[in-house]
Amino acid sequence: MSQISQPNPTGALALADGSVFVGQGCGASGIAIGELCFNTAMTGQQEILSDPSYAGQVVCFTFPHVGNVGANSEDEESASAPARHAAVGMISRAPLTPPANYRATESFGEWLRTRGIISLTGVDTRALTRRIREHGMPMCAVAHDPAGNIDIEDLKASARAAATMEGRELAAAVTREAAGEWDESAWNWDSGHGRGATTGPRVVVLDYGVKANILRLLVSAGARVAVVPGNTPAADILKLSPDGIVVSNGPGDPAATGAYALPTLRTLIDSNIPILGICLGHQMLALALGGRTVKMPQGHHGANHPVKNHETGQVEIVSMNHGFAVDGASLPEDAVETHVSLFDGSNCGFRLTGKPVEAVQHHPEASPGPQDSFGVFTRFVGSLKVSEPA
Ligand SMILES: NC(=O)CC[C@H](N)C(=O)O
Repeated sequence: MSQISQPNPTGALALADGSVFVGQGCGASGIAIGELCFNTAMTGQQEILSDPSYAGQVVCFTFPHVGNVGANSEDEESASAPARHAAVGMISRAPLTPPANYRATESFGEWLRTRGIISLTGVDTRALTRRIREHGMPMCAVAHDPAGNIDIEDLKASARAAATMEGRELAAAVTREAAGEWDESAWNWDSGHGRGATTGPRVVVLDYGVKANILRLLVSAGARVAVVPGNTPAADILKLSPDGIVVSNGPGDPAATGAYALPTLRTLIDSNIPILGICLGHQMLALALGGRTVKMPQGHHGANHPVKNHETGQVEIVSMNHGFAVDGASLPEDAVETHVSLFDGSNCGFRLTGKPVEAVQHHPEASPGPQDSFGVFTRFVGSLKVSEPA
């Protein structure tokens, strides 16, 4: 494995197969263990690493320069307060660039440190990415010690012993503790985030690690948004008189999360209230309908993935972050495949013909990424009928 020579290695990455990459540690110090994936986005590193769907994962950025945007509180994607755990580690090619953006309130390195993200720069990220493409996403251990005391054999053993992502339920660690209202709307250039209207359809979001921009775009589309913990019983959700329900993104294996969520989702599907699933939510709705999810070899993580929207005939360039996929062939007969990945043909969306259920695998809220799929929110909220207040 090629490596960039380091004058003073203060960080290292070991993969489960025993490969080791050394470099300069930054961000938090300590050891993080997780599944290693690569992300091809060129911007939005703060949004990516604060997305709770990345819980239990270490992200290798293929874009070599990281840090010039710095960090700020408006770009956080964890929607819980205090922020819930997201990515545990970060790998990049070049040393972190100092912030050079008017929105930065702190350096990216300082943000990584306060968020507890163990980070490593100076790594040959091309070699690492090629390795993931050829052999899949390995379990890994990444260490940062400012004094350079890193036990490589110990790191290798930790990576080898790490439990793989299959069968892991991680949403419980990132969902919010209590239900609450959300009224922050999408960011705009002139005034930053706004506040939502107090009328409009009531949308209840099941939080399995929801990204803030999903909530913001629902508000911007005119919804009154309530967010509930992922394990809220269906009866309590229905008591909120939702006009629409959103099943959020989230980390881990959808089959493991579904073990407690599927009965709730089935009751909600039977209620005939319109439902929108996003990413983990898409996968869990497929499971609730009798479908199957599979582990992908390298997953999709980036901000420039082409997806064909069969409903409009158009190609949307979207943000992606998933390591599991819905087996399109396993969807029930009354499901129409609405979206497909143009990279590998995997299922990226479906809707039912007999019930108001629709779901997408990609991240229509972007953050980071293009806005091609924002219409998912305006269409969904626009289709909801406002019920009388309970
Ligand atoms: N972004 C997400 O919701 C990810 C879903 C799931 N954890 C996966 O990796 O496939």
